Amino acid sequence: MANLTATRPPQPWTAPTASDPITATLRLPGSKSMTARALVLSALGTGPSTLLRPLRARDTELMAGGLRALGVHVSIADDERWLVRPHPLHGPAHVDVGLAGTIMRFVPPVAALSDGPVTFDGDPHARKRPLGPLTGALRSLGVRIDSAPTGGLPLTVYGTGGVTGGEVVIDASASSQLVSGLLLAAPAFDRGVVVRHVGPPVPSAPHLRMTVQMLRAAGAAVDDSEPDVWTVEPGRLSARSWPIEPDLSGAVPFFAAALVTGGSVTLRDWPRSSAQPVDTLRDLLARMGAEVTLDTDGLTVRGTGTVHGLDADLSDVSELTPVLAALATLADSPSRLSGVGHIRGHETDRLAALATEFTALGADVTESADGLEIRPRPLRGTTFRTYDDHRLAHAAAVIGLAVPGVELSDVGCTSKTMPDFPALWSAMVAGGTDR
Ligand SMILES: O=C(O)C1=C[C@@H](OP(=O)(O)O)[C@@H](O)[C@H](O)C1
Ligand SMILES: C=C(OP(=O)(O)O)C(=O)O
Repeated sequence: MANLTATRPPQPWTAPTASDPITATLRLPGSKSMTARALVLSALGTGPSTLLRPLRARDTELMAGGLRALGVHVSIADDERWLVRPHPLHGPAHVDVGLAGTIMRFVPPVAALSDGPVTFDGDPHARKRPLGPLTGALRSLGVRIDSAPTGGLPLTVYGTGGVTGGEVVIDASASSQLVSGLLLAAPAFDRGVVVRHVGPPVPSAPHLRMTVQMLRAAGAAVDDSEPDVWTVEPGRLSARSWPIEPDLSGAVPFFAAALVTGGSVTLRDWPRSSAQPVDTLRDLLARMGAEVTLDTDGLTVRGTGTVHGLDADLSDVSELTPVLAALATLADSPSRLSGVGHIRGHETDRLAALATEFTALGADVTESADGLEIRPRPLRGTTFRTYDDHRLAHAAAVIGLAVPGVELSDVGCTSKTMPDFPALWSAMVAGGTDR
């Protein structure tokens, strides 16, 4: 069961070292991003919907809890099948966002449709994550919101039973989720919404495509044909069953294990056509020395044991930065990862945290405004602080495969998206997974 409190004690963990090439076939949990969207779209649907093989983790349990607080019936008792029964949205209510960007950006627009005040707060660091552009956009659509001076948490959305909607301008350069949140609730706005982004590029384009794709799958009329403009018509969202794909981002540290050890890792149940950026990942891993294949067994990554450095703009797949950067510390040439300045606003300032922790291990790292330059050096095991960031923990685990004595300050933070990470990882390294 995922940890639902912000006050859980740290769980120190020594990353296991691999003495042999890792060969594993894994079944991994569902996509966090798809689970979050399916929950929100189902909550706004015309009847009961189901999520098949959703992700059970802190972020998605808190999402379910937030929607439940608004009156939606959400049953998550069955791991394979969550049930969502829409119900008129009501306040007063309180939503604990934890440290989840998806909750703090997707639920306030839903709360604006409720009939009373809805308060939002989360972990201490959640208050530092960018939210002002979303609260500003909602305010300009006529929603009354009290917030911190930054426009962020803690905040109160005063629902009045409906949102007029219409045109809104937003600078979403800090997070694609600022746009996704507006779009997901927009079919329920009286006039729908036209969101126009103005500012530096919006990161994570594949996540915006996933939002549009899932809205359309629920019957919404969405126009994204003009760059940086999204139009969602008002309309009813159909009830449906949502098959949730395995989480590609959560799979990346496991794939990285194949590269580091010269082994082979297969992710089972990978769909033929995916809402996640699998082609981009294939290309990046291939450039780092992997062979990636998709067949009836699943998605397989094979390594040679030699990892190549990477020069890449990661803005489309920014959440992969920590693990790709970890691979870069073990590579045979320098790497330059760019286009990810906004990940300073993720679970922690990821660029600063990665630079600090990799340097402590002995790597030669330069942090720039929008990325990292990494020149591999012989590494030594030491404490690796994880900053409550699941993907920092993944990065440390990857390095630990090759470097004995990498001691994570807390592996419990992986409960955000994969509560079983330490057990799955240790079993994979020990060779105890389904082969
Ligand atoms: O919409 C989503 O599900 C996500 C969008 C991305 O956010 P950013 O655009 O803030 O990077 C991604 O990094 C995050 O992990 C999940
Ligand atoms: C950035 C991430 O999460 P969030 O959805 O909280 O923004 C992430 O999972 O890497």
